[in-house]
Amino acid sequence: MGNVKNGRRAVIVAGARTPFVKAFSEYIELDAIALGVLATKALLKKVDLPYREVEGIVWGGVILPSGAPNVGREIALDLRLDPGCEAYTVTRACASGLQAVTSGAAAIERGEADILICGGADSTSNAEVKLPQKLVHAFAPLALGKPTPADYLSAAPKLLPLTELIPRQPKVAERSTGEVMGESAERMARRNEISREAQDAFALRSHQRAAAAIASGRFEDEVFPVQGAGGKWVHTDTLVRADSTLEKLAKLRPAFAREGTLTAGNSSALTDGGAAVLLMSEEKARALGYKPLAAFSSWAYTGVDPSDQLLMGPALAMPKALARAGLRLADIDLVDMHEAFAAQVLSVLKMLASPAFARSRLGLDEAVGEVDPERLNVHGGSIALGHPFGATGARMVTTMANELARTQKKTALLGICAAGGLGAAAVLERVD
Ligand SMILES: CC(=O)SCCNC(=O)CCNC(=O)[C@H](O)C(C)(C)COP(=O)(O)OP(=O)(O)OC[C@H]1O[C@@H](n2cnc3c(N)ncnc32)[C@H](O)[C@@H]1OP(=O)(O)O
Repeated sequence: MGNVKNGRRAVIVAGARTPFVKAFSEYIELDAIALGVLATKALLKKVDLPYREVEGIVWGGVILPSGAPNVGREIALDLRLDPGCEAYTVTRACASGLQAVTSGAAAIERGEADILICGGADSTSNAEVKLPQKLVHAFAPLALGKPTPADYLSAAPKLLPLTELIPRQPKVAERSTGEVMGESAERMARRNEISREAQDAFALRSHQRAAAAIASGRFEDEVFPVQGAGGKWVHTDTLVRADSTLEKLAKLRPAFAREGTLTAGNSSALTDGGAAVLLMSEEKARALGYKPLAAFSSWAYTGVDPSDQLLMGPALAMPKALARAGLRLADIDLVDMHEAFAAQVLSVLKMLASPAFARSRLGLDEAVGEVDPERLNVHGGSIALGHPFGATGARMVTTMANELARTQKKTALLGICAAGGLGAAAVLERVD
């Protein structure tokens, strides 16, 4: 059963995260490290694991702080875990959180560790504003050497015209094409004929399901309060709109193209938050008296041409993960797909159901299959909950592992699109 290597299986013991909030709001004073600390602390408290037991941290992030890019190690140090707790930080754009968890699982299967914390965090609110290279080139030699006043005078002319020295506004844009993610998703909507109405209906459903999950107390086991700006406690995800309606969504203006169909309502918002997952070798978990929730049957990563359909990666990665697990889509009980944009999820679903796509892109004789809407994103997704880039994968693993345990279902398939044209997927199976 599952990924058993060297007689070892990595199991998901528990997950915990901060509530997710809109960027530049409650968490303005909490950077990615602080958010990671809060998620990890909540996790260790929830499972009552002594800090000295944690052997390592594998962390994911996208907007890494330049002064301390190994966020995982900073979390270990800030929390005063054992100094021997090793840590590294990975980045795979929006799939960084899943990358961290699957890297941790692989390390446990290889026998490198028995207890790891894996997850991710991002703070768009604390993204660093980049100085123009012209300014850096003019001043760096002065700052690094022993400059005389004459050196400063000779640097001054290099700084003209002054208009070129204005710091660049950070953009969620694809480096190789220059296209903003929303523009790429807008092109996908046109090419795959995804209507505005279909996008809004999908977004509404995401909010309704997330709101229902919160109202039912379903997230109380995985979302833990955080003290934000001004000492105000945040208890739950603040982007979820229980009162959203199709009429309200239909009135929103296009966000990325004048005649476009993507809006603030059917796109994920820029978000701050952190999420952590506790992985153990199955033997260790049972020896310590923990009841594992789930394990990975497989995972897969792939890429597509960013100038073609940037966010189509999951349409290739999900079938790859299914094949590696020896399963078909029809065998899967729950599907959880990261919702960067409704247009992107609906495009991926359309390709999974397309025999032509299966033949031309997957080398399969028949379509992967239709995803049953009742099995898809059962507690909402990134449109409603928000998308702190590095945290999303760990959020999805936690929610699906808990859902498998709660419902006694067997399998869950995860899919994440990511910048660079990357696609990520994993199959989880319940562990009894
Ligand atoms: C691989 C990947 O994940 S790629 C994805 C990476 N992420 C991104 O690219 C981020 C994409 N999102 C964005 O850039 C931004 O969220 C945008 C541009 C879409 C919108 O940003 P903003 O304009 O700041 O959104 P804001 O939250 O203010 O919403 C705009 C309006 O829509 C309204 N609105 C938003 N959602 C809803 C909703 N569900 N129902 C009703 N109204 C809504 C807001 O109330 C607001 O109304 P107001 O202007 O009257 O106050």
